[in-house]
Amino acid sequence: MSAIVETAGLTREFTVRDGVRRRRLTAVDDLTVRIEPGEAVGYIGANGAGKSTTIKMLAGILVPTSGTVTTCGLRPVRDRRRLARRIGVVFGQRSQLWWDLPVRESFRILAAIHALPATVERARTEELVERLEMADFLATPVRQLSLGQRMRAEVAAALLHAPRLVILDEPTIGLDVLSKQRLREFLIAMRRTDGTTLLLTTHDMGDVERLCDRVLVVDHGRLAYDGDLAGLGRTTGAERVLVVHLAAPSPDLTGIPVARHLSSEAHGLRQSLAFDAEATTAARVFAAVAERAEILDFTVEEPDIEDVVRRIYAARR
Ligand SMILES: Nc1ncnc2c1ncn2[C@@H]1O[C@H](COP(=O)(O)OP(=O)(O)OP(=O)(O)O)[C@@H](O)[C@H]1O
Repeated sequence: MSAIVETAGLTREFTVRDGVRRRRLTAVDDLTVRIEPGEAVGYIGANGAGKSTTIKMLAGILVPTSGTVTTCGLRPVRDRRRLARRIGVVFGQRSQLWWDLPVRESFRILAAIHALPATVERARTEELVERLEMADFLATPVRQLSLGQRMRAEVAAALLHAPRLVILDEPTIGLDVLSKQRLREFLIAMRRTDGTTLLLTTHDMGDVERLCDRVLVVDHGRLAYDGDLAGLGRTTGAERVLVVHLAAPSPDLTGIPVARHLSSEAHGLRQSLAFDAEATTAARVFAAVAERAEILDFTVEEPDIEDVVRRIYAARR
C-alpha cells in the first residue's frame, strides 16, 4: 500500500536577521520518513525544533528548500487544493472557524468548500456533533465558546470531509484534564472506526502515551528518534523502577547487582529500586531482593516519559 506521508531529504531553510547580519537557519534538515495508512504518530521536539515547519510542508503551506514530500499520494504545494480534500489540519493556536458565526454556520461553509453532498453533510455533522458532544453550543458564535468547546469544534471542522490524514498541532494545549481526556477518547475511537491516520505535534507526553504507537523526535531540525515509546525509553537509558512492599521493616536494599536503591518509606516496608532494562530484568532484581527480604507485593514502573525526552534533548546539546 502506498504511504500516507513520504519525505526524502526534506529540508527547509530560512534567512534570519542576526543583528545587522543575515544568516541561514535550517529549520528542517534532511528529513526522510514514511508514515503508513492508519498509523498514529507523535511528532515531538523542543520549541523551535522544526515541527510546525515540517507540518506546513506536508500540508502544502510552505515550499521546501530541497528534498521531496508526498502527502496522500499528492505533491502538497502543486496539488494543494486536491490535498485539502484528503487532509484535515488542526492548529491549536489558530482557528479555521468563523469567529462571529454560530458553530453550525462554520460547518455549513466548510461543507460547501469541500463540496459535500447535502446528505453526506447532514450525516457527518450529526455524527460529529454526537461524538464530540457539541449539541449545546451549535448555535453559539465561535468567539463565545470556551477553549474546550472551541477545540472540539475545530476538530469537527477538520474532520467534516472524512480526511484520510489528520494533522493536529498541539491539540490539547491549554485544555483542562476532562476536556483533554474527552478529546483523546474521541480521537482513539475515530481512528478505530475510520482508520484515519493521525500525526500530532505536542508537548504533552500524555497525548503521545494515549494516542500514538509511534514517536518521531526532532531536534534542531533533524530526526533524532523514530520508533515506539518503549524503545525511546531504552535508547536514552532511562530507568525502570521496581517498587517492593516488604513483610517486615527492612534496612535499605543497597548492593543489589545492576540496581540502584532509590528510596525507602515506612521504615523500609516500601522500597524503590531503579534498574536499566538493557542491563537486567525486573525478574532478576526481584529475585535478588527476595533473597534478602520477604516480598508481599510489587509493581514495576516504566520510565517517566518527560524524563526520557529531557534526556534526549540534553544528550544532543
Ligand atoms: N517564517 C520563518 N522565518 C524565519 N524563521 C522561521 C520561520 N518559521 C520558523 N522559523 C524558525 O525555524 C525554526 C523551527 O521553527 P518551528 O516553528 O518549525 O519549530 P517548532 O518545533 O514547531 O516549535 P514550537 O514547539 O515552539 O512550535 C525556529 O528556529 C524558528 O525560529
